[in-house]
This record gives sequence, structure tokens and C-alpha cells, in this order.
Amino acid sequence: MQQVNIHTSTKTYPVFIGNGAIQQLRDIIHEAEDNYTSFMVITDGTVAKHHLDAFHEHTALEPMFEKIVPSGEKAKTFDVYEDCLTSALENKLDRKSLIISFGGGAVGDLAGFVASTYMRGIRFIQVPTTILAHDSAVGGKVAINHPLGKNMIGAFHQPEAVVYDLDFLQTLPEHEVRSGFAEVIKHSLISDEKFYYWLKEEILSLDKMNDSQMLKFLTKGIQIKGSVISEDERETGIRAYLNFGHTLGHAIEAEAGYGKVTHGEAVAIGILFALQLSTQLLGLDFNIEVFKNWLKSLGYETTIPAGLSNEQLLERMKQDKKAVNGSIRFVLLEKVGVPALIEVEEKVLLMNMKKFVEEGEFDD
Ligand SMILES: NC(=O)c1ccc[n+]([C@@H]2O[C@H](COP(=O)([O-])OP(=O)(O)OC[C@H]3O[C@@H](n4cnc5c(N)ncnc54)[C@H](O)[C@@H]3O)[C@@H](O)[C@H]2O)c1
Ligand SMILES: O=C(O)C(=O)C[C@@H](O)[C@H](O)[C@H](O)COP(=O)(O)O
Ligand SMILES: [Zn+2]
Repeated sequence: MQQVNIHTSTKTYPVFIGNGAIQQLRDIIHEAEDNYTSFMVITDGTVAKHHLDAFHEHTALEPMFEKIVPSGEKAKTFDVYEDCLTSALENKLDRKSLIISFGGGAVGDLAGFVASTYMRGIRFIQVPTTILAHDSAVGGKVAINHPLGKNMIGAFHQPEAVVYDLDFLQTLPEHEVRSGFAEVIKHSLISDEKFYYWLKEEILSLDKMNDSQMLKFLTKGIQIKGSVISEDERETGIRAYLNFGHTLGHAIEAEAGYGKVTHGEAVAIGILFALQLSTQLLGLDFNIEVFKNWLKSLGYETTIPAGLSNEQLLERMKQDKKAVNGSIRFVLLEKVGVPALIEVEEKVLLMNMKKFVEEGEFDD
């Protein structure tokens, strides 16, 4: 079992990572300085089907209410958010109640946002069940989507703890493993060249990763994220680097229709595009072809999905949270491990997107 402690300006909390970590949850809850009065677990239908019985068996908390929401991005809507608040009110959750998010990043973002706004904010714990959620469960960004943009309605609200039981990951379909692994690649590229090359040498197939490789890269990813947010919890500076690959990635997710392209799949395309821009604008010395071939060998798509218009994507990117006065800012790399936030002109972007589409393939 690994433990990473996350220090932010508002809270310090532990992340337990490993097989069987769920057994820690009961103790964490019982050891809380200020006792909880009731519990509400928010999960989705898929996670509930596979793991909710085990969750109850290990936690045995009373009184425990359940809220089961739709799987995937469908959970991050105003309607589902309202529905969760209604359940919380109907079950009489009070200011000392605890919300437990049990699922992937979509469930975590939703449940965290519910916790951040219910009675102006109550405590919550993240129990992630996807690879991707090594990223989403840590750091306190919680949100739902708006038809006009990804994660546009949200808050910063840190969890009390993160309990990451890798046994839950065994039921993930391969495309969700792929989605999550994109954020691992992101963490390596923005901060640690040695880690990036370790991943590239070590991970040659997503269905053959072993427990020890997974424990290593998930722990490392969480440590990287923790060190960024300990310096900049609210994204006034370097936290923006965690958005590497997301400027185009979020635009693709929104433009394709939330849930059509997974978050990580969109981010992987965004990373490749940001690397292309980095070589051109910052002189990054990096073999993009080798990287692209590695991504392809792991099953990633490597260009913008067919049917999406570059002009429309550009409009989406102008609404990105990093944009200032409509000018688009990208996280680029000077070197592997050395990111920078750079304003990129629209005409440079359009030219590069055209080139990117001409050189890539995306099987529809
Ligand atoms: N808050 C943050 O810092 C942050 C960081 C990264 C991503 N995100 C957000 O996270 C979301 C993506 O995360 P995700 O891919 O984990 O989302 P998700 O919750 O949609 O999970 C992906 C799919 O896998 C299923 N699933 C989850 N756990 C499973 C398991 N153990 N076995 C089988 N199926 C399982 C879910 O039902 C869903 O269909 C996006 O909305 C993204 O914007 C947030
Ligand atoms: O924690 C962060 O900061 C990130 O940017 C992590 C991203 O992987 C994540 O997708 C996040 O939700 C994006 O945030 P947003 O502010 O661009 O919506
Ligand atoms: Zn992300």
C-alpha cells in the first residue's frame, strides 16, 4: 500500500493507493476529528453493478444513502446535479454528513460539486474506480459540463481523503484503461523525462500491464499532481500545466458531444497536437513520430475525429478557461518536463490543425 499526502492551502489529506485500500475507508471515517452524522454514496450504474456490494461490505456505514447516476459524461449535467441535491435533501443530509464518490472522474466531479454546494459545502471522500481517476480524485477540481463548454460550472473543493483500491480497476474495459493512461502520459511529459521514458519502455500493451507497473505509475502520477497543486491550488499559475493536451482535448469532447470521445482519448489527441506546436513555436527537440507510433500501438487515435470543423473547434478553444480576452493559451513544452503557458495566434492554430488532420488518421 502506498500513501501520498496532499498539501494544499486549504487542506492536507491522504491518498491511499493499492490493492485492498478500501479497507482503510471505515477507519478514516471513524477517526475523523468531527464525527459524521450520515453518509451518501454517489456512484453510477456500471460501478454499482460491479462493485457496490463490495463497497457496502467493506464500509458497513450507517445511515448510508445511495444515489445511482447515469454512467459517463451523462452524470455531469444540471439535471443529474439537481437530482443528487434533491436526494440529499430528502435523506436529510446535514452539515456533518459525508458524501462518498464511488466511481470514475465523471462521478467524482459530480459528487464533489454536489458536496461543494450542498448547504454551502459539506465534506466528501473520493473512492476512485478508474485509471483516469488517479488524476480527477486528487486536487479538488469539481464540476459539471455546460453545453457550451467542458467543466464550466464548478468549484475547488478538496476531499477529506482519497481511497484508491486498485482491485476495482480489474473490471475496466480496455478503452477506459486507454482513456486513463493518457493522463499518466500527460503527468510524465509535463514533469519528468525519466518517468516518460520508463513508461515508453515499459508499457507496450494496455491489456498486459501488471499490478506493480500500475501501482508505480499511478502513485507517480499522484505525486506529480500533488506537488503542482501544493504550490498552486487554484490555478493562478503553474496548475495550468496540468491542462497539457486539454485545450484541444476539451474542444473535441464538447464539439463531438460529451461522451462520444472519452476524455483521455481527446486529451491524447490534444497532447500530440500540443507537441507539434511545441516543436514549431518553442523548438522542442522531440521525436513526435516515435511518440505517435507508441500511441497508435496502444490503440489511440492520433488526429481530430472526422466530421469536426477546425473553425468550430477554434471557437470552443476561445472559451477555454485558460483563455484571456478570447486569446487562446496552450500549455506547450520547451523540453520534456519543462512546460510553458503560451498564447497562440488563431492563424497559427488553424494552419497547424489543417496539417495535423492531413497527416493523421481517425477511424470513425
Ligand atoms: N477533476 C479533475 O481534476 C479531473 C481530472 C481529469 C479528468 N476529469 C474528468 O473526469 C472524467 C473522466 O473520468 P473517467 O474516465 O474516470 O470517467 P467516468 O466516471 O465516466 O468513467 C468512465 C466509464 O467507466 C465506467 N467505470 C468506472 N469504473 C469502472 C470499473 N471499475 N469497472 C468498469 N467500468 C467502470 C463508468 O461507468 C464510465 O462508463 C471527465 O469528465 C473529465 O473531465 C476531472
Ligand atoms: O487538475 C487540474 O488542474 C487539471 O487540469 C487536470 C485535468 O486532467 C482535468 O481534466 C481537469 O478537470 C481540467 O480542468 P479544467 O479547469 O480545464 O476544466
Ligand atoms: Zn484531464
